[in-house]
Amino acid sequence: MINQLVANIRKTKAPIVVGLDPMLDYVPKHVQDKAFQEFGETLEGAAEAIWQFNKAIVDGTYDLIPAVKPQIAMYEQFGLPGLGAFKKTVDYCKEKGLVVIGDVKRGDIGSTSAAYAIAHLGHVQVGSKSCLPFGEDFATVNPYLGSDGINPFIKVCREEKKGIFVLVKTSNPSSGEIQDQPVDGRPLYELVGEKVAAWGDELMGDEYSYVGAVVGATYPEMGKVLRKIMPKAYILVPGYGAQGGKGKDLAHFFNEDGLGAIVNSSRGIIAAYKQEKYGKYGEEGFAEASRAAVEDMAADIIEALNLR
Ligand SMILES: O=C(O)c1cc(=O)[nH]c(=O)n1[C@@H]1O[C@H](COP(=O)(O)O)[C@@H](O)[C@H]1O
Repeated sequence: MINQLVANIRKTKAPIVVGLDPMLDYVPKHVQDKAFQEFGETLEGAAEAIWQFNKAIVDGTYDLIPAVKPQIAMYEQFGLPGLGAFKKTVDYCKEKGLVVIGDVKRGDIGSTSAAYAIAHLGHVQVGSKSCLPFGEDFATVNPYLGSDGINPFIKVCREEKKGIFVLVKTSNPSSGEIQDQPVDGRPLYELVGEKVAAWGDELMGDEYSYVGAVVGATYPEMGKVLRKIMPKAYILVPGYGAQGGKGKDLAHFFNEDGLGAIVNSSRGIIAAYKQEKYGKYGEEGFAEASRAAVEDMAADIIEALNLR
C-alpha cells in the first residue's frame, strides 16, 4: 500500500489527504433534512446524513487526490449506525481508487493490539472463513506502549501489505507536555522518531517504508529534524488549514525527491463552503467548494516545494 500511496501521489501531483471528519454541523441542512425524513432524528438519520455528505465530497474530489483519512471518532459518536457509515465510506473510497488511512489511533498491550490490527488492516478468521472487518489501507497508531503495541501491527502489515502512521509529534498545542520532555538530553519525540525508523527498516516498500510517522504541520522546525531522523518514513502531516499550518511551513517535511510527506486537511476541505472565500458556492454547492479548496491546497503546497 505504501507503493500505491506513492503512485497515487505521483499521478495526482498532489501530496494531500482529505480528512473525512464529518461533524453533523458541517453537513448542509438539505442533506440533513433528507436523511431525517427517511430515518428520523435518530442515530440512523445522522449516519445517513454523514454518509451522503462524504459521498458527495468524495465524488467531487477523488480525481484530484491520492488518499482520504476518515477519523473514526466522528463516526463512533453515532454508535453502530455511525460505524456503518465509516465502513461504507472506506469501501466507497477504495472503489474510487483512493488510499484509505483509518485515523483510529490504536495501540495497547500485544494481544489487544493484535486484535486492533486485524480489525483495521487485516482479516479475521471466523470458523473456516477469513472475513474482512473494516479494511483500511493504513491505520494511525499510538506508540506509548512501545514495541508490544506496534509489533502486532507490523505483523499484519507484512501479511497484508498494509501500513501504519505512528504518532511522533502531534499538532495540538499541549503535545509538548509529554512529547517534548527531555530523555538523555533529547526530546522524547526524537527518540520515537528513531524507533519509527528502526521499525520501518524491517518493512520496506520500493522507496518508502510501510511504517510512517505523524508529525504536525504546526511544528515545522521539529518536522525538519524528524525528516532527517526518519528518511524512509512517509510523514502524515495534519494541522494544515483549520489548525493554522500553511504551505510555506511544510517544505522541510518533504525529501529532496519531492516525496515523503502527505498533508491532511479535514475541516478546511469538507467545510470549505462555510468559509467566506468559497461562499459563492453556497450550501448546495458544498462539494464544489471542497473541490476548489483541494485545488487551492495542492497549489499552495506545490508552490512551497518549488520555492525551496
Ligand atoms: O493522526 C492524525 O491524523 C492527527 C494527528 C495530529 O497530530 N493532529 C491531528 O489533528 N490529527 C487529526 O487530523 C485531523 C485534523 O483535522 P483539521 O484540523 O480539521 O484539518 C483530525 O482528524 C485529527 O484527529
